[in-house]
Amino acid sequence: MTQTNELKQPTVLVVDDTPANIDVLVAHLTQENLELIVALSGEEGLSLAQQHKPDLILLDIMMPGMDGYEVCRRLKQDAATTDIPIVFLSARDSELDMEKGLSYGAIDYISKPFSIPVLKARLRNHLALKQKGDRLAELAGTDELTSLVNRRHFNQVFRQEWMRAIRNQSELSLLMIDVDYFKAYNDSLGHAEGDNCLKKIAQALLQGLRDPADIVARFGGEEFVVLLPDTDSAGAARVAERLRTLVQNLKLPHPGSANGGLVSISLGGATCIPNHHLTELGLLQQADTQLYKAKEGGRNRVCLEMAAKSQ
Ligand SMILES: Nc1nc2c(ncn2[C@@H]2O[C@H](COP(=O)(O)OP(=O)(O)OP(=O)(O)O)[C@@H](O)[C@H]2O)c(=O)[nH]1
Repeated sequence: MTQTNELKQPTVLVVDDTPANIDVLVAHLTQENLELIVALSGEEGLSLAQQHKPDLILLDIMMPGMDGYEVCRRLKQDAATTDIPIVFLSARDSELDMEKGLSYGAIDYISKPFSIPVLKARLRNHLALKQKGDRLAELAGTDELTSLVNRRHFNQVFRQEWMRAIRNQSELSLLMIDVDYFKAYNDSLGHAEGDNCLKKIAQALLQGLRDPADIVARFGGEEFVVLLPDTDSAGAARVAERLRTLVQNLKLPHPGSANGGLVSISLGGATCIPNHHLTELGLLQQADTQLYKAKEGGRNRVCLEMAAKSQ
């Protein structure tokens, strides 16, 4: 999930096997502050949609090879493209055709010949709705205090990465992180300072991850979780130590801490090659057990376990 409030130029994919139709649309839509991509067949349209994830697709129906209905059906079946609004643009104008197009999941059906101003107005409305939907989805997966992804979003990514690791038989590492003596921090400096401290720790953790596939989430309260796909236990140990050091180096004064008067974190980690006998919850529990050991061992430290590879 991208965490940005920037409004980017919407991308519209036009799919039509008649170059003259595409020329007309491009000529009129270039003034609309859109990024336009064009495809001359259903197959090409499908592939460009999967690659670019446009904000809207203008889709012809009658095309040789894969027709518009099939392109629509496939895009709606794929979780990665299902939310892209599709507008059919077709010479077929019977009630049955329109009903069929909309029942495939298209947001709108415009029959040719069409009015350019009306087409533009409809596109603007659909794009505005798409933008709102994107923003809502982003907010639903974001932790309000730290702006990290929240537990809900983390669980979705964890599921996907778990399944991917089963397919590829690759190693997956998980780190559970807990702020040390945080109750004492709140008690001595106040809850607002506690919130500030969590924000700073969140930024430090984010900074400490270098691989774009790595993800850090607020797990709840003063607990964070890091998922490291394609990472063995040695790699996880390096990342964990880097994160611990980054937080230590924030040098946030902590009157109630036994660790040199500074805010620190404890980390527990576990690694496995997922299979159908292991569970995500199992890996979380392994990491949590290690976190408990890190706390017991004096805090401000990392404890890791190599989980069972297979049964
Ligand atoms: N300011 C603030 N405090 C929070 C938030 N979420 C959880 N906390 C506090 O975090 C503290 C966690 O305390 P404990 O679970 O007792 O653990 P601890 O004091 O950190 O001690 P150890 O984990 O054993 O080092 C509690 O006082 C919670 O109120 C939050 O969003 N903001």
